[in-house]
Amino acid sequence: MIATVTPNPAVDYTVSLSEPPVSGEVLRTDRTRYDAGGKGINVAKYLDALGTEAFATGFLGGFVGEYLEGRLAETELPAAFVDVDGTTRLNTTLLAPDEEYKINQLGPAIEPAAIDALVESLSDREPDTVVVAGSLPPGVDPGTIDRIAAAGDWATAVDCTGDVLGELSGQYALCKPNHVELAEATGRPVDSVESAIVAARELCDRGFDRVVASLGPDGAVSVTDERALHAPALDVEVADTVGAGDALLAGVLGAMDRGESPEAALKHGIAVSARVVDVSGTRVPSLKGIRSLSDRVSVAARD
Ligand SMILES: Nc1ncnc2c1ncn2[C@@H]1O[C@H](COP(=O)(O)OP(=O)(O)OP(=O)(O)O)[C@@H](O)[C@H]1O
Ligand SMILES: O=P(O)(O)OC[C@@]1(O)O[C@H](CO)[C@@H](O)[C@@H]1O
Repeated sequence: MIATVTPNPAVDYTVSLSEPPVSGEVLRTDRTRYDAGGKGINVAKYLDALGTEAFATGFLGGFVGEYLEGRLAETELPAAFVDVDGTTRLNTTLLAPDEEYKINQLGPAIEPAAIDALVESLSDREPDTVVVAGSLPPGVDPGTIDRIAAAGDWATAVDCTGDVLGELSGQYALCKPNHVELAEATGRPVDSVESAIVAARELCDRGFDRVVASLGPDGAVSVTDERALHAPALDVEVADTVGAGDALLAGVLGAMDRGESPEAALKHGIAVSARVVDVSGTRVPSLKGIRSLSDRVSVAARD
Protein backbone atom coordinates (compact mmCIF):
# COMPACT_ATOMS: atom_id res chain seq x y z
CA MET A 1 0.00 0.00 0.00
CA ILE A 2 1.18 3.51 -0.79
CA ALA A 3 0.46 6.14 1.89
CA THR A 4 0.68 9.79 0.94
CA VAL A 5 1.41 12.52 3.47
CA THR A 6 0.27 16.03 2.62
CA PRO A 7 1.66 18.38 5.28
CA ASN A 8 -0.21 21.33 3.73
CA PRO A 9 -3.44 20.21 2.00
CA ALA A 10 -5.69 22.62 0.13
CA VAL A 11 -9.06 22.93 -1.43
CA ASP A 12 -8.32 23.92 -5.02
CA TYR A 13 -10.65 26.69 -6.18
CA THR A 14 -10.46 26.97 -9.97
CA VAL A 15 -12.04 29.97 -11.71
CA SER A 16 -12.28 30.07 -15.51
CA LEU A 17 -12.69 33.44 -17.22
CA SER A 18 -13.53 34.22 -20.85
CA GLU A 19 -11.30 37.31 -20.84
CA PRO A 20 -8.05 38.15 -19.01
CA PRO A 21 -8.66 40.05 -15.74
CA VAL A 22 -8.46 43.85 -15.95
CA SER A 23 -7.80 45.97 -12.86
CA GLY A 24 -10.92 47.80 -11.68
CA GLU A 25 -13.36 45.71 -13.77
CA VAL A 26 -15.83 43.20 -12.36
CA LEU A 27 -15.53 39.83 -14.03
CA ARG A 28 -18.41 37.39 -13.89
CA THR A 29 -18.27 33.66 -14.40
CA ASP A 30 -20.24 30.54 -13.61
CA ARG A 31 -17.28 28.30 -14.38
CA THR A 32 -15.81 27.51 -10.97
CA ARG A 33 -14.93 24.30 -9.20
CA TYR A 34 -13.64 23.10 -5.84
CA ASP A 35 -11.40 20.02 -5.59
CA ALA A 36 -9.80 18.28 -2.62
CA GLY A 37 -6.13 18.95 -3.25
CA GLY A 38 -2.61 19.35 -2.02
CA LYS A 39 0.09 17.36 -3.75
CA GLY A 40 0.02 14.18 -1.65
CA ILE A 41 -3.78 14.03 -1.74
CA ASN A 42 -3.70 14.36 -5.53
CA VAL A 43 -1.13 11.56 -5.80
CA ALA A 44 -3.40 9.34 -3.66
CA LYS A 45 -6.50 10.24 -5.72
CA TYR A 46 -4.73 9.38 -8.99
CA LEU A 47 -3.22 6.16 -7.56
CA ASP A 48 -6.64 5.06 -6.33
CA ALA A 49 -8.15 5.75 -9.74
CA LEU A 50 -5.35 3.71 -11.33
CA GLY A 51 -6.23 0.75 -9.11
CA THR A 52 -3.24 0.98 -6.76
CA GLU A 53 -4.01 0.61 -3.06
CA ALA A 54 -3.51 4.07 -1.55
CA PHE A 55 -4.16 5.93 1.68
CA ALA A 56 -4.09 9.70 2.26
CA THR A 57 -3.06 11.47 5.43
CA GLY A 58 -1.79 14.87 6.56
CA PHE A 59 -3.05 17.78 8.65
CA LEU A 60 -6.52 19.34 8.30
CA GLY A 61 -8.29 22.10 10.19
CA GLY A 62 -11.13 24.63 10.13
CA PHE A 63 -14.03 24.90 7.69
CA VAL A 64 -11.87 24.31 4.64
CA GLY A 65 -10.46 21.16 6.23
CA GLU A 66 -13.98 19.95 6.99
CA TYR A 67 -15.05 20.55 3.40
CA LEU A 68 -11.96 18.75 2.06
CA GLU A 69 -12.55 15.74 4.31
CA GLY A 70 -16.20 15.62 3.21
CA ARG A 71 -15.21 15.65 -0.46
CA LEU A 72 -12.76 12.79 0.07
CA ALA A 73 -15.42 10.86 1.99
CA GLU A 74 -17.54 10.88 -1.19
CA THR A 75 -14.79 8.88 -2.91
CA GLU A 76 -13.45 5.37 -2.39
CA LEU A 77 -10.03 6.67 -1.29
CA PRO A 78 -9.16 5.62 2.29
CA ALA A 79 -8.04 8.70 4.24
CA ALA A 80 -7.50 9.80 7.85
CA PHE A 81 -6.08 13.16 8.85
CA VAL A 82 -4.69 14.69 12.03
CA ASP A 83 -6.84 17.63 13.23
CA VAL A 84 -5.08 20.95 13.72
CA ASP A 85 -6.27 24.27 15.18
CA GLY A 86 -5.75 26.55 12.17
CA THR A 87 -7.61 26.56 8.85
CA THR A 88 -6.55 24.46 5.86
CA ARG A 89 -5.73 26.44 2.69
CA LEU A 90 -8.04 27.52 -0.11
CA ASN A 91 -5.72 27.75 -3.14
CA THR A 92 -6.91 29.59 -6.19
CA THR A 93 -6.24 28.94 -9.87
CA LEU A 94 -7.36 31.67 -12.26
CA LEU A 95 -7.69 30.52 -15.88
CA ALA A 96 -8.10 32.99 -18.74
CA PRO A 97 -7.48 32.28 -22.44
CA ASP A 98 -3.78 31.26 -22.68
CA GLU A 99 -3.16 32.42 -19.09
CA GLU A 100 -2.90 30.46 -15.81
CA TYR A 101 -2.42 32.15 -12.40
CA LYS A 102 -2.00 30.20 -9.16
CA ILE A 103 -2.32 31.72 -5.68
CA ASN A 104 -1.31 29.41 -2.82
CA GLN A 105 -1.77 30.27 0.85
CA LEU A 106 0.97 29.54 3.39
CA GLY A 107 -1.15 27.22 5.51
CA PRO A 108 -1.89 26.85 9.23
CA ALA A 109 0.79 26.34 11.89
CA ILE A 110 1.33 22.72 12.93
CA GLU A 111 2.06 21.88 16.58
CA PRO A 112 4.71 19.23 17.49
CA ALA A 113 1.98 16.99 19.00
CA ALA A 114 0.22 16.84 15.61
CA ILE A 115 3.47 15.71 13.96
CA ASP A 116 3.88 12.97 16.60
CA ALA A 117 0.29 11.82 15.95
CA LEU A 118 0.89 11.69 12.20
CA VAL A 119 4.06 9.60 12.55
CA GLU A 120 2.29 7.24 14.94
CA SER A 121 -0.73 6.75 12.67
CA LEU A 122 1.54 6.10 9.67
CA SER A 123 3.45 3.45 11.60
CA ASP A 124 0.15 1.77 12.53
CA ARG A 125 -0.75 1.42 8.82
CA GLU A 126 2.58 -0.19 7.83
CA PRO A 127 2.62 1.06 4.22
CA ASP A 128 5.18 -0.28 1.71
CA THR A 129 5.80 3.22 0.40
CA VAL A 130 5.28 6.66 1.90
CA VAL A 131 5.03 9.73 -0.33
CA VAL A 132 5.53 13.13 1.28
CA ALA A 133 4.41 15.83 -1.11
CA GLY A 134 3.83 19.57 -1.24
CA SER A 135 4.95 22.66 0.62
CA LEU A 136 5.62 22.64 4.36
CA PRO A 137 3.35 24.74 6.60
CA PRO A 138 4.78 26.67 9.57
CA GLY A 139 5.96 24.21 12.23
CA VAL A 140 7.01 21.52 9.73
CA ASP A 141 10.60 21.52 8.50
CA PRO A 142 12.87 19.26 6.40
CA GLY A 143 13.82 17.42 9.62
CA THR A 144 10.16 16.32 9.89
CA ILE A 145 10.38 14.70 6.44
CA ASP A 146 13.63 12.94 7.43
CA ARG A 147 11.86 11.75 10.59
CA ILE A 148 8.91 10.33 8.60
CA ALA A 149 11.32 8.61 6.19
CA ALA A 150 13.17 6.96 9.08
CA ALA A 151 10.09 6.09 11.18
CA GLY A 152 9.21 2.78 9.51
CA ASP A 153 10.31 0.01 7.24
CA TRP A 154 9.01 1.71 4.10
CA ALA A 155 10.45 3.27 0.97
CA THR A 156 9.98 7.05 0.94
CA ALA A 157 9.35 9.26 -2.09
CA VAL A 158 9.28 13.05 -1.85
CA ASP A 159 7.95 15.89 -3.94
CA CYS A 160 8.79 19.08 -2.08
CA THR A 161 10.04 22.56 -2.85
CA GLY A 162 13.65 22.95 -4.04
CA ASP A 163 14.93 24.55 -0.84
CA VAL A 164 13.49 21.72 1.27
CA LEU A 165 14.79 19.07 -1.13
CA GLY A 166 18.27 20.57 -0.80
CA GLU A 167 18.12 20.22 3.00
CA LEU A 168 16.95 16.61 3.32
CA SER A 169 19.56 14.26 4.74
CA GLY A 170 17.72 10.91 4.93
CA GLN A 171 17.72 8.01 2.50
CA TYR A 172 15.02 8.30 -0.16
CA ALA A 173 13.81 5.88 -2.82
CA LEU A 174 12.69 8.67 -5.15
CA CYS A 175 12.17 12.41 -5.52
CA LYS A 176 10.10 14.27 -8.12
CA PRO A 177 11.29 17.84 -8.57
CA ASN A 178 10.19 20.00 -11.50
CA HIS A 179 12.91 21.93 -13.35
CA VAL A 180 12.73 24.94 -11.00
CA GLU A 181 12.95 22.78 -7.86
CA LEU A 182 15.81 20.75 -9.35
CA ALA A 183 17.77 23.96 -10.04
CA GLU A 184 17.00 25.30 -6.56
CA ALA A 185 18.02 22.07 -4.81
CA THR A 186 21.33 21.74 -6.64
CA GLY A 187 22.28 25.35 -7.45
CA ARG A 188 22.72 24.25 -11.09
CA PRO A 189 20.97 25.76 -14.11
CA VAL A 190 18.28 23.43 -15.48
CA ASP A 191 17.19 24.57 -18.93
CA SER A 192 17.47 21.42 -21.04
CA VAL A 193 17.09 17.66 -20.77
CA GLU A 194 20.89 17.33 -20.55
CA SER A 195 21.26 19.84 -17.71
CA ALA A 196 18.33 18.20 -15.86
CA ILE A 197 20.16 14.86 -16.02
CA VAL A 198 23.37 16.41 -14.66
CA ALA A 199 21.49 18.00 -11.75
CA ALA A 200 19.47 14.82 -11.11
CA ARG A 201 22.72 12.80 -10.88
CA GLU A 202 23.89 15.20 -8.20
CA LEU A 203 20.74 14.44 -6.16
CA CYS A 204 21.40 10.70 -6.63
CA ASP A 205 24.83 11.28 -5.04
CA ARG A 206 23.06 12.96 -2.10
CA GLY A 207 20.86 9.99 -1.10
CA PHE A 208 18.04 9.73 -3.65
CA ASP A 209 17.99 6.32 -5.35
CA ARG A 210 15.95 7.64 -8.29
CA VAL A 211 15.21 11.18 -9.44
CA VAL A 212 12.15 11.64 -11.65
CA ALA A 213 12.36 15.26 -12.77
CA SER A 214 9.39 16.73 -14.61
CA LEU A 215 10.12 19.22 -17.36
CA GLY A 216 6.64 20.48 -18.27
CA PRO A 217 6.04 20.22 -22.05
CA ASP A 218 9.53 18.69 -22.42
CA GLY A 219 8.39 15.57 -20.57
CA ALA A 220 10.43 14.01 -17.79
CA VAL A 221 13.69 12.26 -16.99
CA SER A 222 14.18 9.27 -14.69
CA VAL A 223 17.72 9.09 -13.38
CA THR A 224 19.70 6.73 -11.14
CA ASP A 225 23.44 6.43 -10.52
CA GLU A 226 23.60 4.03 -13.40
CA ARG A 227 21.08 5.14 -16.05
CA ALA A 228 19.22 8.15 -17.35
CA LEU A 229 15.98 7.92 -19.33
CA HIS A 230 14.05 10.70 -21.05
CA ALA A 231 10.46 10.63 -22.29
CA PRO A 232 8.92 13.61 -24.10
CA ALA A 233 5.42 14.77 -23.13
CA LEU A 234 2.46 13.74 -25.26
CA ASP A 235 1.04 16.35 -27.58
CA VAL A 236 -2.34 17.02 -25.94
CA GLU A 237 -4.78 19.87 -25.35
CA VAL A 238 -3.97 21.61 -22.05
CA ALA A 239 -6.83 22.90 -19.87
CA ASP A 240 -4.40 23.68 -17.03
CA THR A 241 -1.22 22.13 -15.67
CA VAL A 242 -2.24 22.08 -11.99
CA GLY A 243 -1.67 18.56 -10.63
CA ALA A 244 0.44 17.53 -13.64
CA GLY A 245 3.48 16.74 -11.50
CA ASP A 246 1.34 14.77 -9.04
CA ALA A 247 -0.08 12.76 -11.92
CA LEU A 248 3.40 11.99 -13.24
CA LEU A 249 4.47 10.83 -9.78
CA ALA A 250 1.33 8.71 -9.29
CA GLY A 251 1.79 7.10 -12.70
CA VAL A 252 5.44 6.28 -12.02
CA LEU A 253 4.80 4.95 -8.49
CA GLY A 254 1.74 2.94 -9.53
CA ALA A 255 3.73 1.14 -12.23
CA MET A 256 6.74 0.60 -9.93
CA ASP A 257 4.37 -0.83 -7.30
CA ARG A 258 3.31 -3.43 -9.89
CA GLY A 259 6.97 -4.28 -10.49
CA GLU A 260 7.16 -2.71 -13.94
CA SER A 261 10.45 -1.55 -15.49
CA PRO A 262 11.72 2.04 -15.07
CA GLU A 263 10.97 2.62 -18.79
CA ALA A 264 7.37 1.41 -18.42
CA ALA A 265 6.94 3.44 -15.21
CA LEU A 266 8.10 6.65 -16.91
CA LYS A 267 5.80 6.07 -19.88
CA HIS A 268 2.89 5.44 -17.53
CA GLY A 269 3.66 8.65 -15.61
CA ILE A 270 3.74 10.70 -18.81
CA ALA A 271 0.45 9.18 -19.95
CA VAL A 272 -1.34 9.88 -16.64
CA SER A 273 -0.07 13.48 -16.61
CA ALA A 274 -1.32 13.95 -20.19
CA ARG A 275 -4.82 12.99 -19.01
CA VAL A 276 -4.62 15.35 -16.00
CA VAL A 277 -3.54 18.43 -17.99
CA ASP A 278 -6.53 17.80 -20.24
CA VAL A 279 -8.99 18.61 -17.40
CA SER A 280 -9.24 21.75 -15.27
CA GLY A 281 -8.55 21.76 -11.53
CA THR A 282 -7.27 18.69 -9.74
CA ARG A 283 -10.23 16.47 -10.54
CA VAL A 284 -9.49 12.87 -11.46
CA PRO A 285 -9.78 12.52 -15.24
CA SER A 286 -10.95 9.37 -17.02
CA LEU A 287 -8.02 6.95 -17.00
CA LYS A 288 -9.67 4.52 -19.41
CA GLY A 289 -7.22 3.36 -22.07
CA ILE A 290 -4.22 4.60 -20.06
CA ARG A 291 -2.27 1.45 -21.01
CA SER A 292 -2.54 2.10 -24.72
CA LEU A 293 -1.75 5.80 -24.17
CA SER A 294 1.42 4.74 -22.27
CA ASP A 295 2.39 2.64 -25.28
CA ARG A 296 2.39 5.81 -27.39
CA VAL A 297 5.06 7.44 -25.18
CA SER A 298 8.61 7.04 -26.46
CA VAL A 299 11.45 6.65 -24.00
CA ALA A 300 15.17 6.87 -24.73
CA ALA A 301 18.31 6.16 -22.73
CA ARG A 302 20.53 9.25 -22.38
CA ASP A 303 24.20 9.58 -21.41
N1 LIG B 1 1.98 21.63 -21.85
C1 LIG B 1 2.02 20.31 -21.61
N2 LIG B 1 1.70 19.41 -22.57
C2 LIG B 1 1.71 18.08 -22.33
N3 LIG B 1 2.08 17.53 -21.16
C3 LIG B 1 2.43 18.37 -20.18
C4 LIG B 1 2.42 19.80 -20.33
N4 LIG B 1 2.83 20.36 -19.16
C5 LIG B 1 3.06 19.32 -18.32
N5 LIG B 1 2.84 18.14 -18.92
C6 LIG B 1 3.02 16.80 -18.37
O1 LIG B 1 2.94 16.86 -16.96
C7 LIG B 1 4.17 16.44 -16.36
C8 LIG B 1 4.44 17.30 -15.13
O2 LIG B 1 4.50 18.65 -15.53
P1 LIG B 1 5.30 19.78 -14.74
O3 LIG B 1 6.75 19.61 -14.94
O4 LIG B 1 4.69 21.08 -15.19
O5 LIG B 1 4.95 19.41 -13.24
P2 LIG B 1 4.93 20.33 -11.93
O6 LIG B 1 5.61 21.63 -12.17
O7 LIG B 1 5.40 19.48 -10.82
O8 LIG B 1 3.36 20.54 -11.81
P3 LIG B 1 2.44 20.81 -10.51
O9 LIG B 1 3.34 21.35 -9.43
O10 LIG B 1 1.42 21.80 -10.98
O11 LIG B 1 1.83 19.50 -10.18
C9 LIG B 1 5.23 16.60 -17.45
O12 LIG B 1 6.29 15.70 -17.23
C10 LIG B 1 4.42 16.28 -18.70
O13 LIG B 1 4.34 14.87 -18.90
O1 LIG C 1 1.70 25.03 -2.18
P1 LIG C 1 2.11 23.63 -2.53
O2 LIG C 1 1.87 22.67 -1.42
O3 LIG C 1 3.48 23.55 -3.13
O4 LIG C 1 1.17 23.17 -3.75
C1 LIG C 1 -0.19 23.01 -3.51
C2 LIG C 1 -0.90 22.81 -4.82
O5 LIG C 1 -0.74 23.91 -5.71
O6 LIG C 1 -0.34 21.67 -5.47
C3 LIG C 1 -1.37 20.88 -6.06
C4 LIG C 1 -1.06 20.69 -7.52
O7 LIG C 1 0.16 20.05 -7.70
C5 LIG C 1 -2.68 21.60 -5.77
O8 LIG C 1 -3.66 20.65 -5.48
C6 LIG C 1 -2.38 22.50 -4.61
O9 LIG C 1 -3.16 23.66 -4.54
